[in-house]
Amino acid sequence: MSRTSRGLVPALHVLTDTREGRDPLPDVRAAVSSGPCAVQVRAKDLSDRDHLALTLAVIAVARPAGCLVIVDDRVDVAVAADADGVHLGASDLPVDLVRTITPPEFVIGATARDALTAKAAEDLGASYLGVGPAYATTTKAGLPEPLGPEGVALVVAATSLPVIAVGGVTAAHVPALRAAGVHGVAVVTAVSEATHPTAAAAALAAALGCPPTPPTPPAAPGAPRSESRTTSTRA
Ligand SMILES: Cc1ncc(COP(=O)(O)OP(=O)(O)O)c(N)n1
Ligand SMILES: Cc1nc(C(=O)O)sc1CCOP(=O)(O)O
Ligand SMILES: [Mg+2]
Repeated sequence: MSRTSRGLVPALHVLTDTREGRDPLPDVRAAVSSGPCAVQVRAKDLSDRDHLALTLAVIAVARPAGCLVIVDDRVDVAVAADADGVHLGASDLPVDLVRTITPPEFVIGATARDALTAKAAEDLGASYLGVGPAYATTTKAGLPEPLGPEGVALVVAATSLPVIAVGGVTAAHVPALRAAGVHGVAVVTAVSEATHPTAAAAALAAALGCPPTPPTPPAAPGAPRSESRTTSTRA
């Protein structure tokens, strides 16, 4: 899949769980089996070379499945790997600067925990907002109190950008978050710590109303094997 245009942001974002001793690629395969989602390469302790290698490996799995690959924090790694986008937090490079050094349709996500930050990120050219923590999470330390669906709704009201709720989200939370106006959700442990990651990703996609993966038609005798799907990103 080629790069998506701004506005075509998938509803399900699955973030890599790169804690010590974990191989994130099985979770990436589980995520992309749920349909055309976004996979975010989130890795805090890798060398630049390993970060690039992981991103390339994720792209090799996700792109043939029609999924976007977004790199957390590191626009240099994202551009070097020809990923689809980057997710920027408060201490990362500013959204408007990153917009000037990335291709026109590059997806730029920005973290926003309140209405003011959301409006500012939109004005600077963000493609979507990651808003959280929606619920309590053990994946990331040092976060403020959970916003809950009510707090997320306040941020939604301040922006016309797609809002992706993050932090402690499971499929069971999706109805309340959707009622709060979110476009989608981002998860780590709802997939990485699930007994059956593929089923967990499918449950998230179903709760979000994402189209299921179309069945692969049987290959004609002698035809080359193709893993690509024709579905586009979720609007
Ligand atoms: C979809 C999404 N939303 C928010 C975040 C948090 O990003 P950031 O503020 O950069 O914090 P770290 O993930 O880097 O710890 C995200 N990654 N994705
Ligand atoms: C990476 C991240 N960012 C958050 C934020 O609120 O900015 S919460 C979070 C962790 C998400 O992991 P889980 O789905 O396991 O709770
Ligand atoms: Mg970040």
